[in-house]
Amino acid sequence: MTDLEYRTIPEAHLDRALDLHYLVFLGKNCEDEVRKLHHEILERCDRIGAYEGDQLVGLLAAHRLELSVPGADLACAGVTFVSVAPTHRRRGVLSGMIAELWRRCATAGQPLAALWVSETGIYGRFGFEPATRSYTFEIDTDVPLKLRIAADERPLRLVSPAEAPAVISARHNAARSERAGRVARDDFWWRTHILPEEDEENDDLSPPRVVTIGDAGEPPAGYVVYRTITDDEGRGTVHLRELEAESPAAAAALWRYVASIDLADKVRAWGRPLDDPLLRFAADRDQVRVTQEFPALWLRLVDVPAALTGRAWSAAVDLVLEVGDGSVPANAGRYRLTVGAGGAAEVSRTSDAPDLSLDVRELAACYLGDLTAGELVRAGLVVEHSPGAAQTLDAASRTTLLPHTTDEF
Ligand SMILES: CC(=O)SCCNC(=O)CCNC(=O)[C@H](O)C(C)(C)COP(=O)(O)OP(=O)(O)OC[C@H]1O[C@@H](n2cnc3c(N)ncnc32)[C@H](O)[C@@H]1OP(=O)(O)O
Repeated sequence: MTDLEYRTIPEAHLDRALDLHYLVFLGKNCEDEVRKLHHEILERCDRIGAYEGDQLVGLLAAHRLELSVPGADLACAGVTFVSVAPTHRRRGVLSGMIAELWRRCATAGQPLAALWVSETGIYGRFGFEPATRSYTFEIDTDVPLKLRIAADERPLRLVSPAEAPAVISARHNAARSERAGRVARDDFWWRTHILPEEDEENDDLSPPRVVTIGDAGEPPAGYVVYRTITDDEGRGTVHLRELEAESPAAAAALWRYVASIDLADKVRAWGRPLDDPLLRFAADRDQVRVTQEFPALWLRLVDVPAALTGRAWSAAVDLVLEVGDGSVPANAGRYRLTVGAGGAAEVSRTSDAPDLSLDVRELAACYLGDLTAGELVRAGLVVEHSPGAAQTLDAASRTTLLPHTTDEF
């Protein structure tokens, strides 16, 4: 293999980049709306290409995201479209593109990077670790959904996908501020990632349907986004994509709505938070079944001090963290993390003895409030030198609601 060069893929090479992507993901060479959509998405991304001479042999794109972290939003590179030509595998092309990504994150002031994996074995070596998890629920709806609380009885309204972002984005933003792990959406993101006419993974699904609850003229108290499908025997399923509500009663009304759609006898709700209130207020847990738990967003602290100071903390801390980082050596070392009564952190390099030693991966797993350091001490992945140090860090990291991500990219 001749020398590789890592450089920005110009717009003139976007079709080559997509051809490489479709080749790598074993799909057909999309020539339709999907290709147009991918083209538009890549236009807006940072694009790293691995070039062998003039030949494009690797692609890594990164959305410029704002990710909610406890108490704040931080700039985050949303890594996607990672593709290496089958003829050039296992020769360090991905490693080279990731090294280039770290340089670009530093220049762009992005302390975080995040992605959704295709295979779980690839990204740990680069410092990524799951930082949010999700459930899939299946609800049998051949009988009415039984609930233990009263539902909000205000009107439901069907909203067209075109007008939906203007109507529901305020509710989405409110939900973002309550949960870490969520991506800020502009109109482009709503259109390309949440409400495209065709579902990218299953073109037999209906277009997206959006229903809100609330009085006319008032901002909605909640919304649901879903698609439907009917199988060969005429049995319908509702595929719920997103449900957000300001109160348990509004959530109950929306769950009751999707569970009562005629000609469907099942709701499949993908990507629900692990602390979804439905699991508490459903009267019959055999009717609402958790069928899957999966890691959702994989996070990477590209700049450890900026990430630690960039989130709010919920208790006082004075700890020395010894952080290992094989992929961004500049991150490695000892940091004193000090949080006062106001919840703001100060972070400084120190040579003092560590209270906790951990890899940057484990820091990512705890950073948004998903796993606890205590759990990772018990798993042998975090070393506690000072008794009680993990508990102190966990008390400060805790968030009221679990982190959660619905934006797959
Ligand atoms: C965020 C996203 O876009 S997820 C989509 C990821 N893309 C895909 O799955 C598409 C199909 N696969 C590919 O294009 C490529 O095989 C990639 C991108 C997964 C890997 O690219 P490569 O250039 O072969 O990786 P590279 O040679 O840099 O390997 C780096 C290390 O990762 C390891 N590795 C690479 N791929 C895998 C894998 N699928 N599973 C486990 N380990 C892997 C390599 O063995 C190597 O390990 P080492 O450092 O211990 O030697």
